[in-house]
Amino acid sequence: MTEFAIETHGMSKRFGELAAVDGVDLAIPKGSIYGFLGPNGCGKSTSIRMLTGLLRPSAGDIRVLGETLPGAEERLRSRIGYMTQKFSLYENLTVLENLRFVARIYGLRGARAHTRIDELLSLYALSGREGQMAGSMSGGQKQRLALAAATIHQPELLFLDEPTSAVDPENRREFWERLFDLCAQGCTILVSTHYMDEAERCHGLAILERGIKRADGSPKALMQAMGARVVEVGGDELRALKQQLVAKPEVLSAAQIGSRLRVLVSNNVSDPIGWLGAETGNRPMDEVRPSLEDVFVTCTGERAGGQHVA
Ligand SMILES: Nc1ncnc2c1ncn2[C@@H]1O[C@H](COP(=O)(O)OP(=O)(O)OP(=O)(O)O)[C@@H](O)[C@H]1O
Repeated sequence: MTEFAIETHGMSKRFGELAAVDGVDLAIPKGSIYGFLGPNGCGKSTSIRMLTGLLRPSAGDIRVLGETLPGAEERLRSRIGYMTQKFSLYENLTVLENLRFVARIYGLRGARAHTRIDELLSLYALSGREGQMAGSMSGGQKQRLALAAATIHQPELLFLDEPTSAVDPENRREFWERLFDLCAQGCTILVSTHYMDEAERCHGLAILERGIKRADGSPKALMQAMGARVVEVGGDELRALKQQLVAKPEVLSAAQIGSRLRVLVSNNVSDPIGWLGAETGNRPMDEVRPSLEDVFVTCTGERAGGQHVA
C-alpha cells in the first residue's frame, strides 16, 4: 500500500474575499519529488505555508507525515525542512555562522553539529568559503547554502518554494541532482515552480490556477491524457494565421515557436491534420508529441477542463 507523506482533502485558505487556495486534494507518496506548477499568485506559497503548519487553513483536512494539522506543528518541526522563496539566511553572517545558528535552532550541538556542518560544507561545495559573508555569495552559492541549512536536521519531508528563481540553468541542473540525491536517501520533496522543465523532472505534480488544482499526475501521464493534439504549422504570415485559428472553438491555443505555429487542436476533432489543412490551405504541418507546457495550456485559462491522471 502506498504511504503518503502528505494528504489533504478540501484544503482551502481565504484572505477576505479571495480564495487563495480552494478545495485542494493531495496524496503525495513518501519518497517522491512532487511539484506545484503554476503562475505567480496561484496559491503555491499559501499551500506550502499550510502544509508546514505556519498558516491555519480556512477549511479542509491536512495530514503531514501521519500527523494532523493544525495541532502537530511542534512535533513536525524537527521532521520537516523548509526553504523559502527569498534567501532567508543572514546576509551579514558568514557561511559557518549561518549554519551554526541553524544547527542550534534544531538542537544540534558540539561534535554532532561540527560533523554535520563539515559534511554539508563538503556536500554542497562550500568548503573553503566558511568565512565568507553570505550576502557576498553568488545566486547559486546562496541557494546551496540555503539547501544545506534546510536539511541540516535531516528532515523526512522538505518543502522548497521556487528554489531556483535566482539561479542560472547550469546551477539549476546541479541543484536538481542534489534533490534526487536527497530523494534517494528517502526524503520526500515538495517543490513549487513556474518553470515547465523543472516540473517535468518531478515524479508527480499538481497544476494550480487561481487556488484551484486543475490537474495532477505524473508528467508523462498528464501529457498522454491531454485533451488535445499538437500540430506544428509552417508557411508565411504566421501572426495572421494565429489570429484566424485562435478564433475557432476547436483550437485551444496557438503559439509561435521560431518559424512554426504550435497549434493545440481539441480532441473533438478526429483528424487534426485534415481539419487544419482545410482551414489553412496547403501549408506544411506535422503532428508532434505534447509537452508539459501544452498540458499546462490546455488545463488552465478560459477553455480549461480539470483532469486527474493516475
Ligand atoms: N497574507 C495574505 N493576505 C492577503 N492575501 C494574500 C496573503 N498571502 C497571499 N495572498 C494572496 O493569495 C494569492 C496566492 O498567493 P501565493 O503567494 O500563495 O501565490 P504563489 O502561487 O505562491 O505566487 P508567488 O510565486 O507570487 O508567491 C495571491 O493573490 C496573494 O496576493
